[in-house]
Amino acid sequence: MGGPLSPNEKDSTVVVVLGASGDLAFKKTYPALFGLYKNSFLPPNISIVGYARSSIELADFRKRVSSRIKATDQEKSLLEEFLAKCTYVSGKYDDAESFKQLNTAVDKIQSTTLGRKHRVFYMALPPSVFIPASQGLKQHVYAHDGNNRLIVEKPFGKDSESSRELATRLAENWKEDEIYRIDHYLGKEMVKNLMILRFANVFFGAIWNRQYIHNVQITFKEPIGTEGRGGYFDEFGIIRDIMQNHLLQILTIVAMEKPVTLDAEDVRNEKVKVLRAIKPLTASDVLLAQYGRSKDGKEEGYLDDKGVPKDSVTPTYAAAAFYIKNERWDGVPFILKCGKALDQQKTEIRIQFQDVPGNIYPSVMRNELVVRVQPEEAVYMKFANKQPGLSSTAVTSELDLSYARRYKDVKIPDAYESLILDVLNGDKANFVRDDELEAAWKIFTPLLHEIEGKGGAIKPEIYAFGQRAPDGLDAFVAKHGFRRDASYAWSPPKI
Ligand SMILES: NC(=O)C1=CN([C@@H]2O[C@H](COP(=O)(O)OP(=O)(O)OC[C@H]3O[C@@H](n4cnc5c(N)ncnc54)[C@H](OP(=O)(O)O)[C@@H]3O)[C@@H](O)[C@H]2O)C=CC1
Ligand SMILES: O=C1O[C@H](COP(=O)(O)O)[C@@H](O)[C@H](O)[C@H]1O
Repeated sequence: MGGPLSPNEKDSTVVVVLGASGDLAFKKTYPALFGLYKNSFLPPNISIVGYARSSIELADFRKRVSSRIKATDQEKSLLEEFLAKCTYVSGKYDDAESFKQLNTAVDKIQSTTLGRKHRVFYMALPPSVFIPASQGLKQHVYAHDGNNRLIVEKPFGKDSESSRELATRLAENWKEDEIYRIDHYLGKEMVKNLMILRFANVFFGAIWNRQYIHNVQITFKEPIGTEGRGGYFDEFGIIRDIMQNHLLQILTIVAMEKPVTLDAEDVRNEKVKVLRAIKPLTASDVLLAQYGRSKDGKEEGYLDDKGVPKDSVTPTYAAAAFYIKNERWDGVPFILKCGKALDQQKTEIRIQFQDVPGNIYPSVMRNELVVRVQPEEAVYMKFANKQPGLSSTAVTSELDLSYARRYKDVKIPDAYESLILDVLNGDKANFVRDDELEAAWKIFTPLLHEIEGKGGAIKPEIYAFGQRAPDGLDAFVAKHGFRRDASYAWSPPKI
């Protein structure tokens, strides 16, 4: 059921965090819940129950939770209040008795509730246990006098077949409107800003098509390697880890038609249409690479990670060109690029416009609109301007909406805060629907099978840890028509 969970002061809500001993729970889930708590965004009568196999004393568990939360001196008492609402139950993910014990603990918390008893289950778990855990929850912990919401973390399968299998098994127990598939990039401020930029500005609306836009680049860069997550990563690779979900989701919002309303189903209907219009990728559409040691030898290469087989050909970098076969975008390349162990952290969307017809100022480059997702959130537009002074040369300059300067006192919420709030409010617009997933996997599955094909697979190019990009990238983007202006670089304001 949609809508806020606790419209009634007498209702209670329990959030159960499964995998509460894990990396995501400590790094993101609990800090996000505290962020909502301290700003009074959690519903009244809220409790949070951590659940995992590890046996952890409650005091130790609370210590671990608080160690990852940044609280100012003024927030210390709120943090204590929050921790008092956090409890922990130890149990297995495939065992009825364990889930019955979890249910007993949750029932006890909600035993004095006068209104309805809602439950939110956050599966911060490895995918291998998604299915048994979702079954156990439905059979033994489901609320019968209140709403239930199940939050599922990526990866949602490894290809079309495994994703369909996961969807079918989840659907045996959970209704689609109870399932919230998280892609945390949909909770990022600048990704949430995209629809407003596009649909609430008349000038962007008018030029948002193949007549004016030459190409779109969506880039994700990380300066860190797999850092002990090599075992997980090697099974998935960068295409499944970042491109098939985070970057493709951004692409759909950049490319979709205006939804009839902001209702979740209207928004997601438009996103699915874009995905269905993209032709499946082939090996000639992609550049694959894997990081080796840094040039100074200080940083280890991917194959040095303990969890990674010494002969792994799993890509840690990928660039791919997508073409959307519809009236608005026919012929416009959408180039998605993502990689680990690069020179910096950066996620951005770069829309490069067409050349000026009959241009009389050959020195200027194409206009670009850049949405800097992170860090240093900004929207800036590269455009031609007269060089101030006696010269009449046209030079590239920018109109710059840097958030650090324009919105000085605003704290940008973490993506998980924003998405957990959406779950509590029953707003599914920023969550992945089952048919979106199906259409997304259709685009990638043939390529992924080819990459991982028997007898050799596709060998990635090697780049040094800390490099700007693999050597082949500039030629790859140039082949798809992107023109780089090496003479110009935007830099965030120094505040
Ligand atoms: N970490 C991150 O930054 C991100 C993670 N995710 C996704 O979130 C989910 C959780 O991630 P993360 O917290 O890193 O995962 P972890 O590997 O830390 O696992 C979470 C918990 O699950 C239990 N667990 C681990 N391995 C197994 C296993 N083989 N069988 C049963 N239980 C196991 C452990 O708890 P115990 O043994 O105590 O039961 C562990 O503490 C995953 O689906 C991941 O893809 C998504 C985005 C980012
Ligand atoms: O989903 C994932 O995202 C993180 C990057 O997230 P960000 O919010 O820090 O940009 C990435 O490191 C991880 O490999 C991936 O699984």
